[in-house]
Amino acid sequence: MLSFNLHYQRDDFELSVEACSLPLLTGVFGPSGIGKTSLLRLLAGLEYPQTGEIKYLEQVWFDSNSCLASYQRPIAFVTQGSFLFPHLTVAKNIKLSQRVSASDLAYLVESFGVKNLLNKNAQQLSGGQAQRVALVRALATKPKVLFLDEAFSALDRKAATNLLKILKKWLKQHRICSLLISHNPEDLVFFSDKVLLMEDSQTLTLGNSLELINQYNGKAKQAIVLSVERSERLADEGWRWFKLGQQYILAESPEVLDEGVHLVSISPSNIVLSKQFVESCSAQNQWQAEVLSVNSLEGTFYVEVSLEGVAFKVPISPRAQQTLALKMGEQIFLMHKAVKLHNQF
Ligand SMILES: Nc1ncnc2c1ncn2[C@@H]1O[C@H](COP(=O)(O)OP(=O)(O)OP(=O)(O)O)[C@@H](O)[C@H]1O
Repeated sequence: MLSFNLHYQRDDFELSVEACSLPLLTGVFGPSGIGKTSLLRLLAGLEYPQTGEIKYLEQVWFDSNSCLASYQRPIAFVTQGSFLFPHLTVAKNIKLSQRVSASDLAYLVESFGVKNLLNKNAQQLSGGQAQRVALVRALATKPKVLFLDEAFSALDRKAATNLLKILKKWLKQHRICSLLISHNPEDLVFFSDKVLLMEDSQTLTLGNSLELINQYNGKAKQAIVLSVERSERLADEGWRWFKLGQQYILAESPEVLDEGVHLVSISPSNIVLSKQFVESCSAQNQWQAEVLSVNSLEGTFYVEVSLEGVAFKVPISPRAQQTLALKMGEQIFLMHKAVKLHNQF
């Protein structure tokens, strides 16, 4: 597929990537300003590295002797802004670069919800509609590599989830190698075979999506994504017990569940710690976890716990730590209100 190594410097921004070979679908994740867009632009030929090599299968796009211009690479690039021709209709915008068959185009137009927009001028579209059209236009060019830079940012969650499902199916069917930049962990976990985590512009790690995102979010004290399975345990209407390893998670859930992956996210700052299981308590979720470490920083104690192998830090007050006196290796209960089943993919 797509493989590369590169070194790039622009003013005080520097990006170095050692040999990296991407799977079919890769998520790109990392803090703002770290260089995610820059990396995609370099791979797309919109900017050039000072040194390195970029190859798609056996085709060299860039090395010390040669460089294919962006338009010579079999790529499409979809960004937050749709960059449609404003005075042309949606149909003309799409047809200008159409390389797929008429039946494939009809399928794309229908499944991406663009059919009723075809006769509108692009400038009449909402942000979300324009993003749908931009995606269809990109796929209609029959790219071999697709770059997606926050390409769903103007769509509401439900629409973005639906579109991602349809898109993933298309990309897999047509073997289109794709890189998706997103700040939404659930989208990345669903979409990607692997995630490229950019912690800083010199440290890029390619690995298991769920593990890398949680590893990063666990350190950054952000929401943790958990992949859960259905269980037979009975719950009240509108709720459902899922299984995480050996333990149960109660989540708000629709009556009918799709097949596939079910993801929930929990927020470490919403977790209450207890040394015992609490019988009379409104928090329905009480999970057993192990304390990995306890550290204090700027007046807050961070208790690093491992819940079914997923590590993250729970912040507690100095007074709470005084009461609990938590130590490494101890077993503890994490109490959390029922969670929401965010995405059904
Ligand atoms: N056109 C430009 N000219 C000069 N510097 C730029 C340009 N675009 C981005 N930068 C700088 O390059 C660095 C990397 O930016 P980049 O947009 O690649 O980050 P990012 O990880 O995609 O960020 P975000 O998640 O906020 O979109 C930043 O320091 C940014 O300020």
